[in-house]
Amino acid sequence: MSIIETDALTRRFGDLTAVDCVSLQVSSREIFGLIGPNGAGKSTLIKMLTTLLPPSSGTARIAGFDVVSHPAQVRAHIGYVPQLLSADGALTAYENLLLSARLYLIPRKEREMRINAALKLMDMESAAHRQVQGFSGGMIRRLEIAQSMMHEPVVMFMDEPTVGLDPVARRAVWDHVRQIREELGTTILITTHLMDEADELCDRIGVLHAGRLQEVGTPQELKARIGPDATLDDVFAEITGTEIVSGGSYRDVRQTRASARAHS
Ligand SMILES: Nc1ncnc2c1ncn2[C@@H]1O[C@H](COP(=O)(O)OP(=O)(O)OP(=O)(O)O)[C@@H](O)[C@H]1O
Repeated sequence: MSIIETDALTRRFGDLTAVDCVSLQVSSREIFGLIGPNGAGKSTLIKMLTTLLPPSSGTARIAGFDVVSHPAQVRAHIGYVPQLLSADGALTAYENLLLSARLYLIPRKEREMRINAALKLMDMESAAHRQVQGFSGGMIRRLEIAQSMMHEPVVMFMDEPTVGLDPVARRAVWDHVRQIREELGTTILITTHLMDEADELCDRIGVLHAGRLQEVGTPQELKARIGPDATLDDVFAEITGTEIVSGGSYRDVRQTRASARAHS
């Protein structure tokens, strides 16, 4: 069953079509990665799926609920981990989770049980009563993921969940994302600029470029379409005309090639 389903979903800003006729199905329990260069339309797509921005045309349904006609039901079924830091550094992990439990209207008598379950799932029990400002980046990220799943959503949207983390902390986040899916059966949609993250963590990947969903497939399928030894970096370069340079940022292949020609 599709938990996320869009049909010709489109969003325009004046003359610019930021998301252009995107039709996508994401199944229950899938970890789906959305990749694409800066400005490809990833955030705009997520904003429409989380009811923060109305579509210009087309439809989107989350867990069967239309984002335009049933926004409250959609919100009750989703968790959102934003890119910007959202945990309060002056509070402890437990206090942050208590705030989220109140925000998600979890009944008072259930709160302690849910907080302890979230702390356990994210391996943070020993840090529960420490102030967040002393946490590492990876611990803060795990706490934020815990905060966004207090109400056991059927879908979680994570905007670049490991940005700024070192390789060890990133792997810890990946392990916990997988664990959420295993234990709660959650469907997870992440955006990422990291090809190894998309390759290792995601069951399927969608490549967005200039607002259009250019390709969708498993990492293996996407690589096989390019060639026998292709990497996901090659897939990205082929589809978007941008290549990834060390550090994870992009260089425009066309621009690089044009300047190489100019200097030859
Ligand atoms: N509120 C807005 N008003 C006008 N244009 C917008 C608005 N929001 C986004 N855009 C434009 O829509 C396009 C898609 O932007 P979006 O932020 O969705 O891309 P993105 O793939 O998330 O990029 P990034 O990887 O940098 O986060 C860009 O050209 C952007 O400038």
